Amino acid sequence: MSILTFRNVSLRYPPGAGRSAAREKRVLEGIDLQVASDELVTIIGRSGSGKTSLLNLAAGFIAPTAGAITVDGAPVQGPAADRAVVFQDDALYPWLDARDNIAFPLKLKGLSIAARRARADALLERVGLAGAGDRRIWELSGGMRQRVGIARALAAEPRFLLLDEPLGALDALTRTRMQDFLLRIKAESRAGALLITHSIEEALLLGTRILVLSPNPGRLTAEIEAGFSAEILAGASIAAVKETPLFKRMHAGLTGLIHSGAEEELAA
Ligand SMILES: Nc1ncnc2c1ncn2[C@@H]1O[C@H](COP(=O)(O)OP(=O)(O)OP(=O)(O)O)[C@@H](O)[C@H]1O
Repeated sequence: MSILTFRNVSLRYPPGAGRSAAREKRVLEGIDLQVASDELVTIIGRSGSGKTSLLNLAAGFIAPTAGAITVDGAPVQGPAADRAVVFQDDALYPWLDARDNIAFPLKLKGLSIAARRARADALLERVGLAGAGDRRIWELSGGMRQRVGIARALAAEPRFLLLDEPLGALDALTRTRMQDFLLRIKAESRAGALLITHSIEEALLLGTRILVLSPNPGRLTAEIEAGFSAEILAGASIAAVKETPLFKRMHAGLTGLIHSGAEEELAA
């Protein structure tokens, strides 16, 4: 069992960086968070609340201004193979075919060409793309590309999957299929997962825990446990789960939590 921990983490962007150039930007404040490898934790928050910044900290792309981020007690000091990131735009290498995209991280691990190809083929099969290994990225649909991205993330057998709106660019039908897929592949991989999303529905469907990030500065203001992902893994359809009174009640409750304070902010 691995644990990713944020302890009292704050993040400020210095003046001159990004959009608000004149003043220092307080983005995240006092974030305490733990993700264990048997969990899929979703973080939901309004636009600009700091979700991507939080994920970038977990990935080690940026460092916190204060506080500590650790994996099994060891400080995160930059990107590493124990934490794989999947972005909304799949960020695949267009000059490589699907198989070589998946095999790419294995090259860094020093595996032979034959071993890399064998592992990539096994992963292609696992994500339902057996036979598509020779296809170029532009020959794949959006959902297929995201599967390749997820397979590539899994290739190095990370301890944590960090998912930044990975399904955000997909049409509704494909998104539902991919939600189901993501749950299953996460359960099989035994990696912990941190998923950020704008979608309240997706946060509830996929998360074993849902954390609400409130903006200015970003703080975790609510935590909810949900069992819908276990129902889906046990065979319930996503459409059926969404129709249950409990799902609807929790959806309404979460909507209230996320939007409380938004009116005051607009008026201010
Ligand atoms: N490199 C940067 N320099 C300065 N400010 C930044 C930088 N990156 C993000 N910000 C600011 O930090 C705040 C949080 O941004 P972030 O992208 O983490 O939020 P988000 O919740 O992921 O937003 P969205 O849902 O719109 O993607 C925003 O006000 C943004 O303008």
